Amino acid sequence: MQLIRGLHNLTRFRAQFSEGCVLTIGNFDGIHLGHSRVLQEVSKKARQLRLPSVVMVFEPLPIEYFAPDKAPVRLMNLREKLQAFNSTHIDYVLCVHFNEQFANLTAEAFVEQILVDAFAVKHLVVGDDFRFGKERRGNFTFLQETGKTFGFTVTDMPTYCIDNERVSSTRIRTELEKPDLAGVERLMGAPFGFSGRVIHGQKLGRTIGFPTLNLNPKRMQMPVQGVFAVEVDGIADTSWPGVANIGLRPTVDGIRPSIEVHLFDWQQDLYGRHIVVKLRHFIRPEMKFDGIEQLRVQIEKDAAQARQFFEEYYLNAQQIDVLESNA
Ligand SMILES: Cc1cc2nc3c(=O)[nH]c(=O)nc-3n(C[C@H](O)[C@H](O)[C@H](O)COP(=O)(O)O)c2cc1C
Ligand SMILES: Nc1ncnc2c1ncn2[C@@H]1O[C@H](COP(=O)(O)OP(=O)(O)OP(=O)(O)O)[C@@H](O)[C@H]1O
Repeated sequence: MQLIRGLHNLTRFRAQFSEGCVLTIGNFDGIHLGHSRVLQEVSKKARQLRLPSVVMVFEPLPIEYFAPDKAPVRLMNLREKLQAFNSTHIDYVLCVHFNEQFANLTAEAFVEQILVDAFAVKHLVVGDDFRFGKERRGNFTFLQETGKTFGFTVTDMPTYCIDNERVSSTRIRTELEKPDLAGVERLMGAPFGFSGRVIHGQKLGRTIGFPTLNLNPKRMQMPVQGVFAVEVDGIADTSWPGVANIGLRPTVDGIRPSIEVHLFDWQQDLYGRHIVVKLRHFIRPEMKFDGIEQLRVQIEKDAAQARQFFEEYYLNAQQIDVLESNA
């Protein structure tokens, strides 16, 4: 998967995509099973037509540009999205800087200048609720009609539902607020998590017997808060268990969002490493304590609870492995 940023030089794409491409467009925040269906369809069509597959996403998201105060909390920053796209068969992710000029493109101009002139789109895949262009005038019917003029076809993906309800980023946010991690995993097909670089924290944790790694959250708001049993990828051959606090740390700081993980039985320095923190089990909401000692006592309990969770979790996983290998 290759990242292309911006639309500064449209003629550049004309050469790169001279044969055409198969494309989809959307926010793709918190990539879920509805998105996976769309992405699979894009890859399938691209294989059939022997063309590259492209996903167009926006930074900032259109809602963040138009109404930052009303914009919902982000599930994934761009880096996390790219990581998710990396495990699909998509060839290119085109990240468009959503600015005034882009917001003012009419649906007609968007199709003609971007989709046709720059990318020579031969096939588009969009969800049945997809809207685009100035005042959101463009939709599936519009695309189908203009496609006849410009020589591209369009798939209108039927809504993918679980329990008779549309799978959507909005629904994931609601499940995360509870938080219902099993519910989120059912919508996403994978555990919810964060990825990023390990940065230096206040180094207070080690003084209370719980050294923590701090992940750069790269966001102003968190879609989920609390203490969790977590697994960390990117530091050993297998996922490593630990206990994490996600929130504002009202006891010691209380300003910026933070993601902190205490890894069990781990000594090494991890500064600068790129890791993934997967949320496995919710333990409790974040709280403000009257001092570090009270916090330390509570963290001891949290760690014991997380260890207990993982004992059962790994035992179950082992039993499933044995059952599967005997089947
Ligand atoms: C399992 C765990 C639970 C935590 N719970 C809370 C909490 O409820 N409230 C809070 O203010 N901070 C909480 N913290 C954050 C601590 O304040 C923080 O780890 C400590 O200050 C060390 O910070 P440092 O890594 O920047 O040195 C928690 C940390 C861990 C590892
Ligand atoms: N459940 C679904 N079934 C089919 N297509 C979907 C589904 N969810 C999203 N899509 C399509 O995937 C593309 C990207 O979706 P996008 O992220 O913009 O919407 P969303 O997940 O519904 O988010 P939100 O909840 O913010 O509206 C769009 O074409 C959209 O129509």
